[in-house]
Amino acid sequence: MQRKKRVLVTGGSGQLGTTLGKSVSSVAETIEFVFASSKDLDITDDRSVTDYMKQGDFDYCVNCAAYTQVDKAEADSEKALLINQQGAKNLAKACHAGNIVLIHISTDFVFNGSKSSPYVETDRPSPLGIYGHSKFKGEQEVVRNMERYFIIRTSWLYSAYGHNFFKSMLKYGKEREELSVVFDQVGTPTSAHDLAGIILKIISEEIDTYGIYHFSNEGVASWYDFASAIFEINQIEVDLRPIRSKEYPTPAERPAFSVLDKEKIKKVLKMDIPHWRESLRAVSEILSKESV
Ligand SMILES: NC(=O)C1=CN([C@@H]2O[C@H](COP(=O)(O)OP(=O)(O)OC[C@H]3O[C@@H](n4cnc5c(N)ncnc54)[C@H](OP(=O)(O)O)[C@@H]3O)[C@@H](O)[C@H]2O)C=CC1
Ligand SMILES: Cc1cn([C@H]2C[C@H](O)[C@@H](COP(=O)(O)OP(=O)(O)O[C@H]3O[C@@H](C)C(=O)[C@@H](O)[C@H]3O)O2)c(=O)[nH]c1=O
Repeated sequence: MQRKKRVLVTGGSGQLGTTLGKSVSSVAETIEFVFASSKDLDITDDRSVTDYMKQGDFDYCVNCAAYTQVDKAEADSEKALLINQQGAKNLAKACHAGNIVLIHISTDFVFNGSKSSPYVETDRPSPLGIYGHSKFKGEQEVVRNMERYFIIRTSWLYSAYGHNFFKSMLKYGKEREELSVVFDQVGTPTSAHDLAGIILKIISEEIDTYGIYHFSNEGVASWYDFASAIFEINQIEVDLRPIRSKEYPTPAERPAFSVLDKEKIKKVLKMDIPHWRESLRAVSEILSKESV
C-alpha cells in the first residue's frame, strides 16, 4: 500500500483549522492530518517548530495559526508581529529544511484599498493597520526563506465555527432590535468551508505551481450587504441601518475596497468558485444542522 501523505495543520483549533478538520474525511484514504493547537505547537518557538517538523515526517504544513484581532493589534503590535511574522518565518525555515510544502494563509488586508478593480497577486501590498502589516511581513518571510510555498490571500472569512462576522451578526440579530453596519467597505465574504476545499485540492492533486494566490468567493459586497443577506437567509428580523465607517470608529483603519481577483487560482485548479450568496446559504445550513 502506498504511504499516505502527512499534513501538519498549525492553529488547528482556530476557525479555519476547525473547518479544515471537518472537511478531511473525503481524503482520509490518502492523506493523514495532524491538527496542532497553539498548546501543542507554538509557532513562535523556533526550536519547538524545528523538532515538531523533524519528528512528524510531514509532506505539507498548512499554517492556519495567526494573530487575527485587527483592532487589538494596533496596541499589541509586538505580539502580532511575533505570531504573524516570526511564526511564519519559523515555519518557512523548518519546511525548507524538511522539504515540506507550506500552505500559508494571508489576507486582503495587506492592500490599502485604493484600487477600484479587483486586486491581482502582483499588486503591491501597502497595509493600513498593524494586522495587515504583520501579515505582509509574514508573506515576505515565506518568500525569502523557501521555494515550495503557496501563499493564499483570502478575505472576510466566516464559517459555522469559531469567531466571525457571520456568527456575530446572528447573535446580535437575535439580541437587538436595531443594528448599524458599514456600507463603505467593499470586499467579498469567503466561506472557510470553500477555502478548506481549495487547500485539500492543492494537496490531493499535488499541485506544484508554487507562489501567491488570491481566493475568495465570487461577487462583491459591503459589510452591510453581507449582514443584510445573513438576516434574510436566516430569517431574522432586525432593523439594519447602513452607516459610513466614520460613524463606526475603530482603532484600525480597514481597506475601503479589497475585492480579490481569482483568475490565477481558477486557472491553475481548473475550477469555478461559488458566489458568496450561494456559499452563505450553504454555511447557514451547516450551522443550523450543527446547532440541533
Ligand atoms: N478571520 C478572517 O476573517 C480572515 C482570516 N485570514 C487568515 O486566515 C488564517 C486563519 O484565520 P482564522 O482561522 O479565522 O483565525 P482564528 O483567530 O480563528 O485562528 C487562529 C489560530 O491561531 C492560533 N495561534 C495564535 N497564536 C499562535 C501561536 N503562537 N502558535 C500556534 N498557534 C497560534 C490560535 O490559537 P489560540 O486561540 O489558542 O491563541 C487560533 O486557534 C489566518 O492566517 C488569518 O490571518 C485571512 C482573511 C480573513
Ligand atoms: C460588529 C460590527 C462591525 N461593523 C464593521 C466593523 C468593520 O469595519 C466591519 C467588519 O467587522 P469585524 O471587525 O467583525 O471584521 P474584521 O475583523 O475587520 O474582519 C477582518 O478580519 C481579518 C482577520 C481579515 O483578514 C479580514 O479579511 C477581515 O475578515 O464591520 C459594523 O459596522 N457594525 C457592527 O455591528
